[in-house]
Amino acid sequence: MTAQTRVAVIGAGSWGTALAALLARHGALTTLWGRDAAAMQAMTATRRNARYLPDSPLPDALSFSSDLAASVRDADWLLVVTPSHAFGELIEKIAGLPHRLEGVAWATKGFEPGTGRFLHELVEERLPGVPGAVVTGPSFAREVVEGLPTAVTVHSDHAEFAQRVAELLHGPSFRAYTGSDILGAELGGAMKNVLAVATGVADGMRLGLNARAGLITRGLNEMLRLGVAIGAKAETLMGLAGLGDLVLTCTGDLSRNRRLGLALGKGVGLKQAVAEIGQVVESIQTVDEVMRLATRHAVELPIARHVQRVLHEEITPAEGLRLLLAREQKPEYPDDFVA
Ligand SMILES: NC(=O)C1=CN([C@@H]2O[C@H](COP(=O)(O)OP(=O)(O)OC[C@H]3O[C@@H](n4cnc5c(N)ncnc54)[C@H](OP(=O)(O)O)[C@@H]3O)[C@@H](O)[C@H]2O)C=CC1
Ligand SMILES: O=C(CO)COP(=O)(O)O
Repeated sequence: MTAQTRVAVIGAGSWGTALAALLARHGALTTLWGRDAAAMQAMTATRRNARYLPDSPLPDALSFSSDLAASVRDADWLLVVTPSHAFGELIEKIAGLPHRLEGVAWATKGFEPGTGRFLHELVEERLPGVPGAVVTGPSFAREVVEGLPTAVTVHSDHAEFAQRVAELLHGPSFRAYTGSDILGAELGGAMKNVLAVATGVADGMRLGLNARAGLITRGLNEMLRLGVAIGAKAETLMGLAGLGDLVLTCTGDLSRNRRLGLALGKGVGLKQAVAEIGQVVESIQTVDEVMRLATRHAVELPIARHVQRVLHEEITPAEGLRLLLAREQKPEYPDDFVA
């Protein structure tokens, strides 16, 4: 009999908890690590995450810990699921701990705030020689923890590690595909959050279904143009990591980024909207890094740019919309676009 795989899920918010429950149900010896010792003790006692997923009982096989060193020391591989702003700091801490890691996967969506570096670059730099993989795709935590059917994709430069991660995630109601385009997979997951704000704003302003479909499609166009410019594969962005997650987040009211847009479109202030959501809203940080990347590669992203101006409170959502609609007529794709 082969030994059970030991996985530590780092980050005990909604997505980390849902993925840890899934891995435990699939037979991995799983520990969910969170920074709040009292919350982790309460989870051990009640087998619920009262703050982030209060309605979902967690499997008996799942362990909880606030001891990062022990969680890392005992794991075969890690799945990091913190918000992007905490990702670099955690990888740094993990790199300083004794470990025997076969790899580090992450399900965080975004970039390093302030530098715009991709998360795989941080892992490569701080954990050299340790294979990395990103887990991404259209997947609301609440639906996953309820066992509703979901499909994601795992991208890595190390095919064996991607396969290992995907096999453990894969199960009766959770399909995990694999791929080798880590750049495209990370870009798609980060950009869809920004584009979901735009669609949310339009829906909050009751602009109709045509506007929603137009924004999703032109948003995909922005993803593809930036993706191709940075060397990502177009098919990654046409798959679960791009189009799939874009459609989910732009249309599903469980999305916090869409809900931010909805609130702004209804005239609620940014601060109040974020406070009412009460969970991470990645677009707020990600939008500046997307625009930084776009500027570096001389790619124009009108929707993302207007979301940035709205999130910086330079213009109102109504002005953003007026400016987008006032743009000149042009071809759907630039003449020199090659996907
Ligand atoms: N929720 C979802 O459906 C999905 C989320 N994702 C991505 O997963 C990532 C995490 O999101 P999600 O779980 O939803 O976020 P939540 O807002 O639900 O939870 C955030 C978690 O991160 C913890 N945290 C914050 N800062 C730190 C830190 N410095 N060190 C350690 N832990 C920290 C919080 O701890 P505390 O409670 O103590 O503040 C909390 O447990 C994001 O990048 C998101 O885009 C991807 C797919 C689906
Ligand atoms: O990434 C997600 C679904 O795939 C979750 O989206 P939000 O962060 O907008 O809630």
